Amino acid sequence: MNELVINCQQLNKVYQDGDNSVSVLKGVDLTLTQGELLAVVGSSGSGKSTLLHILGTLDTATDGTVEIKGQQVNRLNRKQQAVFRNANLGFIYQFHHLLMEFTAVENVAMPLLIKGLSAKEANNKALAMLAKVGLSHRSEHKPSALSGGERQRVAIARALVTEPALVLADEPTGNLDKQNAIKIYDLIKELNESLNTSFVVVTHDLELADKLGKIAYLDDGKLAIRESKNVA
Ligand SMILES: Nc1ncnc2c1ncn2[C@@H]1O[C@H](COP(=O)(O)OP(=O)(O)OP(=O)(O)O)[C@@H](O)[C@H]1O
Repeated sequence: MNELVINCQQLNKVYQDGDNSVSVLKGVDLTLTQGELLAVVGSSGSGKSTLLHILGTLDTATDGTVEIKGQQVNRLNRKQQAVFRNANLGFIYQFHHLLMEFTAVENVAMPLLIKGLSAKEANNKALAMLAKVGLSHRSEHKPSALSGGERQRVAIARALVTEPALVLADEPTGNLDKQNAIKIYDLIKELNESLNTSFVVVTHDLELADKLGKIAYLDDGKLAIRESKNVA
């Protein structure tokens, strides 16, 4: 049986805003096995980013269980969570957050250097990852010389170069036109198949969500999950 990469039970999140409390997640259950793809959709303010931040140990649940790769991450302190994140998780955002003064290959090599790999090893792995996202010919370019879609490919390569079990993506194509967005979703699917990386992808776009394996609808703090019809 496939290993569970996410196991959340009865997740609640209440934000305290002065005297007001806002209940965003109300008893969310979510499981994802290694190698599964999940799209999270829901209206603006429904709590998609909140859920992603909790899964990514960037925010804590008010109560409930959050188990990532068998580890109850809400029981870790901040420092342990940072170590856990570096070892197991990758992040992709709407904005690429690349370092503009570094080349594509240097940007992708950065997380490996932080992990303690030698410059040569990091460079070789970064080049191999850039090849996987179809950007070998752009490895020496700085982000300013890349198109929006290419920058997002570099950001994806950077998120995946450390071989995380789970990648969390928050509107990864929010800054791209539809044609480029479709290409990025196709790339996510390809990388999922070749690397067995699990992905949770937050999107507003139902058509793009339908390209992934499972869709989770977030509404009134509850999650409803169904398999996508369009999975090849
Ligand atoms: N730090 C905070 N303090 C108080 N309320 C917050 C905080 N962060 C988020 N919220 C509220 O929680 C709700 C969910 O926010 P969240 O950003 O998770 O929604 P979302 O579905 O990702 O929205 P969008 O699609 O617009 O990005 C919103 O009503 C938001 O105002």
